[in-house]
Amino acid sequence: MSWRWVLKEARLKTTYLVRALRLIWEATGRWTLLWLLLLLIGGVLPAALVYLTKHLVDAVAAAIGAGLSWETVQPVLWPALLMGGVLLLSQGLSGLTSWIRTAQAEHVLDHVKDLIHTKAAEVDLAFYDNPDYYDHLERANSEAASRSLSLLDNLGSLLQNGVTLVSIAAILVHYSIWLPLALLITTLPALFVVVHHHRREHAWWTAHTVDQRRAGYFDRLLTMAFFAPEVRVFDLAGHFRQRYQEVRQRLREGRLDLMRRQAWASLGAGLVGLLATALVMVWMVGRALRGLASLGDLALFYQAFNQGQGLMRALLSSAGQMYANTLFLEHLFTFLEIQTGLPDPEDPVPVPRRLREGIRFEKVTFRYPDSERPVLRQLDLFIPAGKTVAIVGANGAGKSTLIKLLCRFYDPDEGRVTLDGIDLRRFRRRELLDAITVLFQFPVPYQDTLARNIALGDLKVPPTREAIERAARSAMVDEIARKLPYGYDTLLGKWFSEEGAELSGGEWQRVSLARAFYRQAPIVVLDEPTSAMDSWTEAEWMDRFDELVRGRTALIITHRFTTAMRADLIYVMDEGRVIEQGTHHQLLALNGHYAASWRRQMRQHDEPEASDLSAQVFLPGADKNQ
Ligand SMILES: Nc1ncnc2c1ncn2[C@@H]1O[C@H](COP(=O)(O)OP(=O)(O)OP(=O)(O)O)[C@@H](O)[C@H]1O
Repeated sequence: MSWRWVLKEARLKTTYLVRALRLIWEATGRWTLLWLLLLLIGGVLPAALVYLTKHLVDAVAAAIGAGLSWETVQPVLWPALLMGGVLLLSQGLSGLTSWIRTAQAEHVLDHVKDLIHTKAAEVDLAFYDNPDYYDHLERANSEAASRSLSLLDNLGSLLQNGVTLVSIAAILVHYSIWLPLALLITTLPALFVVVHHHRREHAWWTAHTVDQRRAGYFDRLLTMAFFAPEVRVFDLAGHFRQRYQEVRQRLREGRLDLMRRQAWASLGAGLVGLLATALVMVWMVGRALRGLASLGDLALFYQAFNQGQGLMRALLSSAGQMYANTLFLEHLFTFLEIQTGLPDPEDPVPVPRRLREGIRFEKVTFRYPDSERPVLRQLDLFIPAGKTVAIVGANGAGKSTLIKLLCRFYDPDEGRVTLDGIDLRRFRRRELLDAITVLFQFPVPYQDTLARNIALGDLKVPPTREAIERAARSAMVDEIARKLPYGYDTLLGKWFSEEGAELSGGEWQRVSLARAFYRQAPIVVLDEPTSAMDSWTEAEWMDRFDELVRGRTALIITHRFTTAMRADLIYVMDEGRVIEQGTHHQLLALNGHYAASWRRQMRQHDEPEASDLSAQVFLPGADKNQ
């Protein structure tokens, strides 16, 4: 630990300290001013008590044996009354302070959470592919708010104890100039213990974030509804409970080991302090015996030195904890500093509100972050404006990845994606996303009313019942609404109310589809829109589909022939490339993968009508070895 390192650390930690204080100020400006005022008042009260004790003891000593009269009682009465007043004030202050502290805690927590939520919602999707991101998030999320507050506490006690200590030192200097110095020296071992412990604790905590997240994961597996059926069917509870306990045991033992070491070190530091108090007390009693100090002096001295030592320890421990808290807050600031790798251009071009030419993938090669294997390889694909294009292909062919590039969640490694010939990188990301509506492969079921589940598709327009119902009809959700007890106002999901209605997988999919159609965007992207629909619903919905996307450009990813065959153009993908393209009839005539897969399903079902095959999965990749 060189001096240069210490100075660098001190500078860095001071920067974080200032940032943390600014954060607290932003969250609780007025409360913090009030809190500071109370701290200062609270700071001088102990010294006032010590001082009044001396007067009271001396007055009582002088009054002993002098009889009971106003003249003899008066000198005792004043310090006694003042002491009562000071004690009352301390009581009042402590109640007021804890009220203000609660207000601060609530505001800081909400403010820090808001910062974390804002950042988490804006980081690139690529961050979610990286476990480091989750570590940062976990560290910021689990500790930031409490650490900010405890930093404030540390600062408060530093300030308050500092004020008290200065006033007590002023009393001690009166007896000897060396006494305040003795206070300082005897508490230095405690400072060492505190700083050392916090450094170890922080290093341990950082090294075990993954274990903490793992424990949280097993906890969720055991307690959340989503996992509950599978956990029961496969009888996984015992297994996950054991794994949870194993992780917790590692964490518990590590923490207890830390605390055991700290307890021993604190004991050593405490012994040094006690020894020092004993020595100075011997010195003071010697003075009293030589007639150089009164009984009141002895009482004052004992209180002052004892309190001074306690204060000094508290002061140093606050400084040590401040250090520890800034170590932890570093994670919050590191998280908040995460920068997007997909910045908006400096001179953005407006996104066309109506496509004239279309969407083009030009020689696109793409690998996911930290992956060597290209998911898309020199892919060329054109989606003409106003047309419906279907993409079919084996699992893992790269179909959903196309959507992620179109939404610019990632940029291609090579090649480009264009709208009407303009590279997506030239648009503002928000504006680009506003022009697209997507039904994802695994859409989110929101625990809210049916109406709001749909209206969440576009929060920029004030929701009207008419628009919601129109979108609902487009996804055949009107039928679902009719069956629900409160129609569109029925709460979906049971997280927050027993009255919440549970929908089937296919019904949830339709609700998500309605949400996608609620947004009036020129580009419609649907990833497996009918995968959970029964064949009757699918057939009926497909009949409405052409009307729904009229004037818009639609991209549908599907495993179903019945959906694909209605598209204006079908692309067949395999291993990140387009291997065939054309209309349904052209592809059948081509007699390639598409046709082979189609024929195979025809044979299996011995059914001439494609519409009866809607539940079948289309897997051209599986035909390769035939
Ligand atoms: N976040 C990711 N990080 C790394 N690899 C990924 C990621 N997401 C997908 N992949 C990989 O990219 C490949 C293509 O995935 P993609 O989801 O695009 O396939 P798909 O054609 O939509 O498949 P499916 O029909 O099963 O939905 C897969 O092999 C998958 O393992």
